[in-house]
Amino acid sequence: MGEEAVKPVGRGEAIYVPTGGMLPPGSDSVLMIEHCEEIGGLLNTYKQIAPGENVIRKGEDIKAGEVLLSEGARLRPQELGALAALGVSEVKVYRKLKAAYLSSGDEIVPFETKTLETGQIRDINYLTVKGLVNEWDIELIYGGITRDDYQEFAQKARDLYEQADCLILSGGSSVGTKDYTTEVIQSLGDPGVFVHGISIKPGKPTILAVAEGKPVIGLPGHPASSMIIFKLFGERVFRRLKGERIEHKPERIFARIVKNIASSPGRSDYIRVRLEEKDGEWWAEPIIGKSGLITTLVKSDGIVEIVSEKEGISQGEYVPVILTR
Ligand SMILES: Nc1nc2c(c(=O)[nH]1)N[C@H]1C(S)=C(S)[C@@H](COP(=O)(O)OP(=O)(O)OC[C@H]3O[C@@H](n4cnc5c(N)ncnc54)[C@H](O)[C@@H]3O)O[C@H]1N2
Ligand code: MOO
Repeated sequence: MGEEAVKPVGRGEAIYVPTGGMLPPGSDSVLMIEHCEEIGGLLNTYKQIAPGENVIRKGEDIKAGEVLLSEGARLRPQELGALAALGVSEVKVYRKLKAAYLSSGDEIVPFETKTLETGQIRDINYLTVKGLVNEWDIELIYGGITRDDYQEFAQKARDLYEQADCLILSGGSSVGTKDYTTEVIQSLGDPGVFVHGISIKPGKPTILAVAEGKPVIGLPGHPASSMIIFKLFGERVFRRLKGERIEHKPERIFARIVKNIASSPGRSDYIRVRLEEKDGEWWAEPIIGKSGLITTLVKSDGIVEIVSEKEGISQGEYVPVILTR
């Protein structure tokens, strides 16, 4: 083991090799030891083997000159393993990204607040955003909470925007008199907001923008919408910023829907579901609840997309489930 095998093997002969050992000259395949027996000094087997069986050839894993990874590839554990195999111990990578996050709303208070005054809401969206960016290996700068005051909002947003590669704002995305998010984003730079409102449920008032080359995402305030939108759009934005060039395939499985779900054509619906295995198949049970209810996501394992062309899904239909667990 660990050195070249030199003793040759002749016709009708065999020689012991350990797993991973080099083949001796003259041999072309390996018979497993458990299929060999010795009878009167001869090797006996009932197993047929073909040339090349149980052998890894030189260049079989990667050939000289073959391109294995191109620019923009993500270094998953398997890519790191392949680099190790090739003796590449240093590669040029993009630096770790920094995102900045700001919550808005007069009623929002730090999540650590023990006792709430009437009308106050703990900052849920910060924790869900933080949890997701942690999963994506991105640093998060927390900008706290801004009151619904244009000057304060714009100032805090600018300070954060300058420190990060991407700015995430929560709340103030709809059309109330105190919803300043679009105006604040426009103040950050050109080209500014290019999407305000998507035909999607939940998450209709989502804002997508770019200010002087930096993406800005305006999440709807309702916590379940905010998390679903950030999972759907944020992940793609960050993968792009990380330099990934390969289209991301979200983790999903196919499951059968437990009951009929109606949906309006012209709008994509994202239905929170709980998964259950029955007779070897996955079944998806819808978790019904308003987009302000964070526990609907706690109870679910994934999200089913009903594309805008469909008028709903029927009981028993196979649907793709984007996993959130
Ligand atoms: N006139 C209209 N009103 C609303 C519309 C609309 O199209 N026209 N869309 C509704 C939809 S859908 C959503 S979603 C919300 C989005 O609201 P905003 O993004 O403007 O957010 P807020 O009004 O600030 O808050 C909504 C709701 O969520 C709570 N919230 C906000 N931030 C947080 C946070 N960080 N943690 C926990 N909870 C949060 C907030 O207290 C409100 O209850 O607009 C609808 N209205
Ligand atoms: O679309 Mo809103 O996000 O339903 O609550």
